[in-house]
Amino acid sequence: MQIRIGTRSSRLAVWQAEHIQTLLQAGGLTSELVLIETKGDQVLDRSLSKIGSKGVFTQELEDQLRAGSIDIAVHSAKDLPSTLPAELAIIAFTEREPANDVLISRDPTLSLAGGKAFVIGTSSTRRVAMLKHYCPHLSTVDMRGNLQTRLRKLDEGHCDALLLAYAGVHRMGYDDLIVQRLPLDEFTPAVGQGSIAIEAAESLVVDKLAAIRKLTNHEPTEACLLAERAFLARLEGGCSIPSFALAQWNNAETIRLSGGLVSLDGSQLLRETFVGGPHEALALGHALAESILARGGDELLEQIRQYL
Ligand SMILES: NCc1[nH]cc(CCC(=O)O)c1CC(=O)O
Repeated sequence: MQIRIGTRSSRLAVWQAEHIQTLLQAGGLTSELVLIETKGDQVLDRSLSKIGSKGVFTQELEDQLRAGSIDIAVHSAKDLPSTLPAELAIIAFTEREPANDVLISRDPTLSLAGGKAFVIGTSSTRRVAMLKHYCPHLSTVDMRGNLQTRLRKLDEGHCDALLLAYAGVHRMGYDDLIVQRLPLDEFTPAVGQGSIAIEAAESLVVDKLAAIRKLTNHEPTEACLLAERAFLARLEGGCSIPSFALAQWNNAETIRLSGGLVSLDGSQLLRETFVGGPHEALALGHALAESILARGGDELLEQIRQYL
């Protein structure tokens, strides 16, 4: 049963796809990688919000799922839109790495709390808005491209530091450049950060789907990601909306979901926290979204959408 795995061609994406290959191999399933370029990989001269907030890193892989030229598509869970086309579904989430954002620099003395002003490279509206909220003394410069490109730009002096997901930095082996791991209760990550999602078409043979899911899905991570994605779906937030959410698995009993919305200028930050059972993941996500919207999140979203 050869599994055809679709993936973007960045080093991080290939690492993630090879990680899935390793999990499948452990269960005796052989597979091959199919490298697919996406719009988000090709268009690098504009910010993500300007090239479309939905599916810029996923659309082309989903096209090949529908065409049947690949069996599964491997994505960073945070890059998947909160709602998928009817004929596609996420069949597994891998065990999540620590979901923190991290500050990367060649200067080990830099710190968000140090009071020293410096320039951070990031293209994430969430990270820019949060920095404006918590660290108004710092400035940012738009930074697109894969991890290696961003590190090159850092070394060329385009910025003093980068703000990235620990998961990507760790998977690429750059832990020695981490100068600060940001606190989750302030710099709460984007929905899905740190987990790898496997997407398939409804046409995938059932026993193939079951075998893949059995070898790759991590149930606590899945419950948390379902809660986070339900929040994002109800908010109807695209990848470029500065929303944030993190569900944490306390034990087999409860999930703690904390999340919200921050204005583009960082002046307003709405956050709520809900706790519920793993089987209430979707309801938790919806409750969080309704609470944020009711507290002024709906007006804030309107302002954000007009600007982006
Ligand atoms: N398109 C950005 C993206 N998508 C997934 C990751 C990191 C890996 C992950 O969150 O699992 C990144 C880079 C970043 O946010 O630093």
